[in-house]
Amino acid sequence: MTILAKICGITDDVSARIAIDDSAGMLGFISFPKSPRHLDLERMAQLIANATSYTAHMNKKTQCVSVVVDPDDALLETIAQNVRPDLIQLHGHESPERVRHIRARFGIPLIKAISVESRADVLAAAPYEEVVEHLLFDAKPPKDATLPGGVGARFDWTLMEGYPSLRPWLLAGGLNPWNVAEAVSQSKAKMVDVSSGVERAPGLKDAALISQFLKAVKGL
Ligand SMILES: O=C(O)c1ccccc1NCC(=O)[C@H](O)[C@H](O)COP(=O)(O)O
Repeated sequence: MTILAKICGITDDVSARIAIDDSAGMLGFISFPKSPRHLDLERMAQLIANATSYTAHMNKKTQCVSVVVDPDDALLETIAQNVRPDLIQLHGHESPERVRHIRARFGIPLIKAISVESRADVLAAAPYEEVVEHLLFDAKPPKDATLPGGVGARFDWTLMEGYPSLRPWLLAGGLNPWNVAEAVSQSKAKMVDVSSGVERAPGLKDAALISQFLKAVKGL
């Protein structure tokens, strides 16, 4: 079975290249000032341009994702015009109507993150199904967390069992090279996302861990 892996929270060209070399399906670039992985849009545009040309040069298929939290239209306009990602990930409290508006106005394929603690949270994702390219099921962050994602928290993967999705979805939250096989086996995910599990400190990606994660996924 081919499982697609997204390496999220990329902040430098070297990590992007390593992930592309090892056939990551997607790279995520964060715009959220409180995050140790935050990039201003100029830097994000540069990293995405570099990753996109390296992907083409290496004849790979890695897609670039801009990750934003409750963005207004002005921010999305700048991303659409200047950053030009393949997809935009909405990682806040965007309603289905807001997501529909964003898809219609900007025409960029979307990933909508869903915070999961219970089976009810999983099933509540249904209204987004028709307007997004992918859903990303992530653990609900702890109450005292300052970030909505990238905190290494995981949820009960069996909550995803038999989820009746129209489209391939991503499993996220607390994944790492050592638990990704079990996570896929329990959740039946066909796409996985990792951030802090391939870092040596918050915001500092570790080349060896990125390779290890992608090799673990390739072996499934
Ligand atoms: O990673 C961040 O700093 C972040 C900040 C604001 C919104 C989203 C963020 N991350 C989104 C992701 O897709 C992460 O990869 C996902 O939450 C999983 O993170 P982790 O549990 O660290 O693997």
